[in-house]
Amino acid sequence: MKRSQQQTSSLNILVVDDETNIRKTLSYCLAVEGHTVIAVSNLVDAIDEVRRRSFDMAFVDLKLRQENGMDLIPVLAAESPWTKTVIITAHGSIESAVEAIRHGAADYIQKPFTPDQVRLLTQRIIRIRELENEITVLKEDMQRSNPETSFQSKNVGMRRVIETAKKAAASEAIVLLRGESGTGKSAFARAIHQWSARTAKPMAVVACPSVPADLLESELFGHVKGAFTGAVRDYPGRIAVCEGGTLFLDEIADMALPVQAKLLRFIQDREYERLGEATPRRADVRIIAATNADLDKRVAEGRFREDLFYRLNVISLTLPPLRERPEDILPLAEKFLAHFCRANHKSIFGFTDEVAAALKGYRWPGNVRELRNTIERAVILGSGEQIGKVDLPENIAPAAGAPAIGDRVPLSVIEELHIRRILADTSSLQEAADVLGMDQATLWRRRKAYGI
Ligand SMILES: Nc1ncnc2c1ncn2[C@@H]1O[C@H](COP(=O)(O)OP(=O)(O)OP(=O)(O)O)[C@@H](O)[C@H]1O
Repeated sequence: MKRSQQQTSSLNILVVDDETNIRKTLSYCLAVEGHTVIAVSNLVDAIDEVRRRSFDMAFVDLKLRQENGMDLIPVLAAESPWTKTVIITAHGSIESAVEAIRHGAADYIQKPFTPDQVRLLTQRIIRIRELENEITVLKEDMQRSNPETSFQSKNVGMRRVIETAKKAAASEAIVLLRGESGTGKSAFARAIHQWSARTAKPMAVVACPSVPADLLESELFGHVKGAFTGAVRDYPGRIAVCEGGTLFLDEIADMALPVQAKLLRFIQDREYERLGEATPRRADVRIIAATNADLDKRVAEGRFREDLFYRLNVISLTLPPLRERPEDILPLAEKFLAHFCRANHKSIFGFTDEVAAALKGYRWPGNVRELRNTIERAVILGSGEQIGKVDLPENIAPAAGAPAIGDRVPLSVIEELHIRRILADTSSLQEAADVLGMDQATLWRRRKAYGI
């Protein structure tokens, strides 16, 4: 997907100055530019605000009557490391401004200042935040090394999902993405964020099964030092980190009930507390959730809160499995082929007829993920001008010589093959997990490891 043009965003700004005039002028200049401003006159109020809200930027006067504005810098660094601090200094006290920058301040501004100087400074900070966000997205893209998501489909059902996702992106509504594993729920969540007005702000991803149940609460809502064994320093949590942006909760059905209760409260009131702290905090975060489990069944079984389910189920999009949109298999395979040829400096021009038929005829239990990984593997192994049958895994295009029990191969080869076959032969992940004698979380980890 093409990254949308980053738009100038509005910032949440804290102003700390003991002079009423400066507070008023600065607040006015910033508000005119569309920023949200909270202005306070002393450190106690400043620390209180910092603990309750998330700020992108803070203007801090160094001389606050008896107090030293410099003392706020370590508090900001601990509470919200992403906040950019700008020091306000009196004329002729550059040394202290330099000292503040050495302690972590982003910049300084000298009194008296003009609205233009304030505007330039905030624009510079906006640009830094945008670049930081872009770096995060690029880092993730590099780690995943994923081809661009394709939002073209020949399938009517899929086209409807794409159109609804685009409409939903423009709203603030919670979106629930449903569908089998590998159908593209995470890819859609990212796209919805990028199509939305929140695109310039961060998107945080929390895959519920990947975080141990007892740590999920602190991962989302943060904790203070000493809240539990191992909490050696304050942690702001993912909700605070994506202030103004989007929180993507992957595999939400696996969320433990106590965390569900806390999430429900956050959705209803926009309020939460860090673990080990009573101060309520507010955050402006849009939620997208995804699940491949049957949430209605989980609700009926008492494993998922009904009230949370209704809150999440505002706009529900069900991504069809790949086998139900066979017309998309070859176009997607060709896209992946082009991508992985570029990434691996190979020149392979398409698939043999036999391979095209095998790709179309296969059930794809791992959906688009499995197709992507199959093509990546084929490109790496392939040496001809076209992808041939020998380049496909044995379960997709059976060939002589597939590993069998007792062969001198690592156990993981047999395990992968067995899991692939069972997935292809069962109609749900729960059924596959039951047959394999493992729980769903273990199967989830194995599938991620083998790229199924
Ligand atoms: N429409 C698409 N175009 C290109 N690639 C896609 C598309 N849909 C999914 N993919 C790719 O398939 C893989 C799996 O997609 P994704 O992780 O979004 O699936 P998922 O439904 O979230 O899976 P899970 O439930 O296991 O988390 C990713 O590598 C993704 O880039």
